[in-house]
Amino acid sequence: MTKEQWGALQDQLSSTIGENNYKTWIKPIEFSGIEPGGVAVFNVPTNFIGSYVSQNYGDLLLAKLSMLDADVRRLKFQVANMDARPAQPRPAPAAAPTPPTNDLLPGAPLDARFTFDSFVVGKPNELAHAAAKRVGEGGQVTFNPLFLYGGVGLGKTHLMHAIAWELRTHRPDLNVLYLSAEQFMYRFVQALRERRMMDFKELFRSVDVLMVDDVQFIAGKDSTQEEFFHTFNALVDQNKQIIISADRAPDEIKDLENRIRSRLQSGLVVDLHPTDYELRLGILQSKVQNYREQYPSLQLDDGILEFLAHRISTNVRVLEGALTRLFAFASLVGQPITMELTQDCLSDVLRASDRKISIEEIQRKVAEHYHIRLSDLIGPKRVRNFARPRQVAMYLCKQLTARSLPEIGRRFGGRDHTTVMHGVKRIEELRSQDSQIADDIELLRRALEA
Ligand SMILES: Nc1ncnc2c1ncn2[C@@H]1O[C@H](COP(=O)(O)OP(=O)(O)OP(=O)(O)O)[C@@H](O)[C@H]1O
Repeated sequence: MTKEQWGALQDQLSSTIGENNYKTWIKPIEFSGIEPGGVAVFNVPTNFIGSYVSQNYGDLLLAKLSMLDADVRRLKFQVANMDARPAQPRPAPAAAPTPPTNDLLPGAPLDARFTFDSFVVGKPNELAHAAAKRVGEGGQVTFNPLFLYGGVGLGKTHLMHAIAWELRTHRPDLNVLYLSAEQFMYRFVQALRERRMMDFKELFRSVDVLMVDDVQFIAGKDSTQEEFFHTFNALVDQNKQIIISADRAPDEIKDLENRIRSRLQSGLVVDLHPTDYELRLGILQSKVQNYREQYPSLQLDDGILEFLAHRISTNVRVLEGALTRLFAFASLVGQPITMELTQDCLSDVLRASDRKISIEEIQRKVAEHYHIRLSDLIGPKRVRNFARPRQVAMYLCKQLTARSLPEIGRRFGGRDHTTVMHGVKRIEELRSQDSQIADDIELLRRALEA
């Protein structure tokens, strides 16, 4: 890739990510050259900018670069005195041709960060991880295909890339092809359009390991499914490993031909479960370790990671994004990461991932916990056995929902808002005096937020 091409790419990036982001993050970096192994090297003025660009725009850059130069597989950001440093020439063979845009590109680039080393294993993903590890060894094909599925951002792509990296290291003799189902379709359509179906078939039938990400994409696309089916069969017949990912199990993908569905089910089907608190905390801790190397002086208060693991339970991508933003912000403003800074900086993320807990849910859980009937919890009786749990429930409604005091009062048998206020105050006092009440509340809060 030439400097001119990088210039043109910068213009494109500016319109994709917006003028401001472009000026802050992309403009200061400089394309240096391409190292052996397809590593595109960029000079960056500071480590911070390098890691921010890598985290936030790495995928985009890699995708754009690999369209210009199919050899590019990874990015490297190095701190350099940018005024003094001459651009590194591309090593021999110097004139590696830039493929014309209509060339059938082989696979999609792999993300250098998605390795087994950086994948945190916990209960929800241990099976998927073990299966991926086994395939990554490149031994005898025992289950074919390996079908990985799970919700958004739970690590399917990460595991697939990790398998590919592992195979590249241990079995460089194998021809490994990774791409998304969408890319499979585009390549198929392109081959049809250019009357190059023979090339297409040859390309896909000559691989040793085929990985297709997000296969649900081909549902309802008849001719792509047909071609995928033939590719699949040809490879399985030759005992070549296939790895597939999807956002749901094969029998839940609508508009998928039955013969494909049963093919997909014929190997090992494993799912990545939604993350639990421990896994989220583990992922945050491992990310922080990387940040610590870059920003040794940045102070992180106790309890922040626990808070984030507790509050952001949507998916790992959101969790990672939150942490990146927090570190970026703290180092830009040169302040320690305190709880206050965290809540300020991530207020939108925290609000969006708040699970909406309803008043009914709280009432039901509290009634269950104190072994009383829901009607007694809400009803008019003022005996202590009902009144205390009622106050606890009101307190939790105030803490865990955005409902106003009058609204809470209405939902507790039409009580006045001053009654609710009194109840909430009473529990606040009791929490510090009565450890039983404090424990009850903690237990209920956990159960409701789980
Ligand atoms: N167990 C884990 N350990 C470390 N990082 C993880 C883990 N699970 C997910 N991630 C990270 O979360 C992000 C999202 O993961 P990934 O892209 O693999 O999700 P996905 O399941 O393919 O999602 P999608 O359905 O959107 O394609 C990535 O940055 C990945 O590195």
